Amino acid sequence: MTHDRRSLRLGTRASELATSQSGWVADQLRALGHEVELVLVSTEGDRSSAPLTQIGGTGVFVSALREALQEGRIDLAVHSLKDLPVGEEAGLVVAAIPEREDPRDIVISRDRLRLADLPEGAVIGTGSPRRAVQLEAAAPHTTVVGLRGNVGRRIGKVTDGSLDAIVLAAAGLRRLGRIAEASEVLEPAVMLPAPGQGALAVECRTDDRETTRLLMQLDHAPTREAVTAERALLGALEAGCSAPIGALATRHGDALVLDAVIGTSEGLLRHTLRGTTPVDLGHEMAHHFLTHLAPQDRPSLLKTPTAQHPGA
Ligand SMILES: NCc1[nH]cc(CCC(=O)O)c1CC(=O)O
Repeated sequence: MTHDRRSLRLGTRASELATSQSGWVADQLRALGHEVELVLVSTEGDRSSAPLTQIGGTGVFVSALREALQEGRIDLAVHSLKDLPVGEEAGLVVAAIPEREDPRDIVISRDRLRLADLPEGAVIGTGSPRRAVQLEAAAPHTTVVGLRGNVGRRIGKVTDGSLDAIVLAAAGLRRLGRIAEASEVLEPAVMLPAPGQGALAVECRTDDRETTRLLMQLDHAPTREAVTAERALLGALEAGCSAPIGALATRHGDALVLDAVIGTSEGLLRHTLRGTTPVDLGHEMAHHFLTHLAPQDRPSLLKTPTAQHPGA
């Protein structure tokens, strides 16, 4: 056990969602007896309002925090796991994946209408190709348009009447204390979440053994197992940031069950697999998709140097 009381510098983006996540991790560490100081780090994703698919995917939220870690300006960083590119980052380790929040997506709509009750031609905003393709299948009578910005701004588009509905992660809304504004929870049968949705990743320098050891106390094994399977699928597909892929792993007794969906030019391809080893399960799912995808759908999955991240 650590006996000295270091003050840990926790790097966070300034957004309300980021500070709520970072604040939660800071509280967990304080409960273990450590001093924690929040250090604000600004990222390209926060400064620009261009579509994420144009500025390099959700990884833009991550790179500035990683730089601050590598330069020793902070000791740990908290990321939304779904925004973290698949693959190892030199010199850094995800020392903790705490227990996952609700992984599902929710709808916020005018008059609290459910998706099925929205009128013909209703306009739903989302910047996520994954949400768009699943909405097309679940609510074919609606129209999906692009949308970005922080959670508050997105909700404002419904409140001010410029959109009929939006889709958001339940986890983010809960962390902001605004879950009561949801008009419908989308079950995984209707809308599979992004790989890793609802989970946090707490990262530190590999050579900082003390911080690594102390962060490991926040790790939640069942969450790590599930998100490992989901992200192995993404990694094996070398999914580009515009790849519309949803995945959710859940444990059923001895078996880990992976549900996944991919949007193709002919509609959704959805599959369920059971296994025991998370990485193998993700890879098997990738193999299934690759053997069932039409040739014209495969190029959209190819990784590009700047865009190797899942969309929201
Ligand atoms: N892409 C943005 C993003 N990244 C993480 C969350 C919150 C949910 C989570 O922690 O997985 C959100 C907002 C959203 O998708 O509604």
